[in-house]
Amino acid sequence: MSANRYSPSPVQGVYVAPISTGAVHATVTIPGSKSLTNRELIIAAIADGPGRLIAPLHSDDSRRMIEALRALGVGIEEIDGNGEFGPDLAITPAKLMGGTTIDCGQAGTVMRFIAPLAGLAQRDVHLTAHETALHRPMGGLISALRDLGVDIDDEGTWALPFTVRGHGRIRGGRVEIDASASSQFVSGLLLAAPRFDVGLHLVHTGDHLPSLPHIDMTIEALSRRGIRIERPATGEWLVEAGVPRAKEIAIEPDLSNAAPFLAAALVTGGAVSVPGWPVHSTQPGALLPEILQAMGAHVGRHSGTLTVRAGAEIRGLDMDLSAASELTPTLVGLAAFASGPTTIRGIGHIRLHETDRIAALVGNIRALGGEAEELSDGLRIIPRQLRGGRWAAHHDHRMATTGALIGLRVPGVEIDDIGTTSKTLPEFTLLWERMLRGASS
Ligand SMILES: O=C(O)C1=C[C@@H](OP(=O)(O)O)[C@@H](O)[C@H](O)C1
Ligand SMILES: C=C(OP(=O)(O)O)C(=O)O
Repeated sequence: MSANRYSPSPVQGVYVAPISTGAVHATVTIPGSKSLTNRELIIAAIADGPGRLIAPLHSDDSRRMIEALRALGVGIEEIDGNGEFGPDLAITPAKLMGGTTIDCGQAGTVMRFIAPLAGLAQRDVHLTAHETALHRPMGGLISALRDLGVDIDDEGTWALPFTVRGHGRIRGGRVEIDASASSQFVSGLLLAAPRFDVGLHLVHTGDHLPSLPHIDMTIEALSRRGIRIERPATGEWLVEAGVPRAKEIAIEPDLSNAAPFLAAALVTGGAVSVPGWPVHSTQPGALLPEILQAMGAHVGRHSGTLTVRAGAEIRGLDMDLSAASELTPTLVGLAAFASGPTTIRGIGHIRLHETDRIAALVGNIRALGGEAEELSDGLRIIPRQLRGGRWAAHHDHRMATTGALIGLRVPGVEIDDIGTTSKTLPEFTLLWERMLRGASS
């Protein structure tokens, strides 16, 4: 096995976004998907034997998941692999013991996927998070877990930090949930449901359900390990009790993290290729080729590599992005250079992502002299000539990468905290500057 060349040294602090000296022509290899890695870790932890993840993501969010599962008693070892960005992982399931505290950091997947699993532990599990993430919604999930008989002590806050008083089992059965705040409430329950005594019959009662591709991702990940899941109606899922099959799973590149790099082709008038682009994927980033084409790009695929080439202009968008709200920051970065206005709707819940992304994006665009406004469930960007200035990351990796994207064309964009990219892409500045070296004037 080749030695892993994995040694990220994420740049911290203020980052003056490098200007592109010309059209970027580059091929960028993207590390593994955060959403897939953290799902497969959870399922491997409750499988019928040892499993392996090939080319998983190594970032803050995946590290938090690994630490959480180890704290519950699961064996997770790094093993030599061929991945460019870090070792493979060997996972050995074990009885979930508990009697521990888990810090979820800023990882929504850890907050929402570990809480149900903690209900299966033998003893108490105290869940907390980074101080900048304690605002993230948990109430709908806490309510559903209580209805399933899980004892949760949140001191009446319906929020982190709280303690799950595990008793080694969860009966399961029918439960209603309002998952309007986050699809991860649904995914977290579905992921643990096979280990509920009688499985789960989950019914969503809220007025909208974001990020449907992520729920499809959860269902696909469980189904391919032999777990039967039915969808009797929209917003309703039936999970049969069972033990997921242990497997060796190769993790796809993170298609949403590819977004700023592909967008760089449009902003600089060049072309960027990403190898290993899956033919089929439940990742919301799989919508990027269609979206970027709608914005004027030319998109092609050849032997698994996706290539995005700039068109004559960047066209404005008017779209409902509820299925792929995590793409919003990158698309706003593109919209700033479009030939016409962009409206993005159906994303009101991202006000409770790592930060209030709608307010943060509007505030940052205005700070650079641009025109942007908040809508009740989204935002609108009217392209204007931008000037350099401070771009606030707000502890949000996708805010930071969007500042870098805008900085390709606008001199003097200073991102105040580039280190927040380590949440899902600690190699961001390394990969970004390597891409720019391919710029040809
Ligand atoms: O299940 C997942 O892996 C995710 C689901 C989505 O959460 P929301 O439905 O809360 O937006 C998405 O935004 C997040 O980046 C990752
Ligand atoms: C919202 C995000 O992450 P999470 O909810 O998994 O913390 C994201 O990656 O954009």
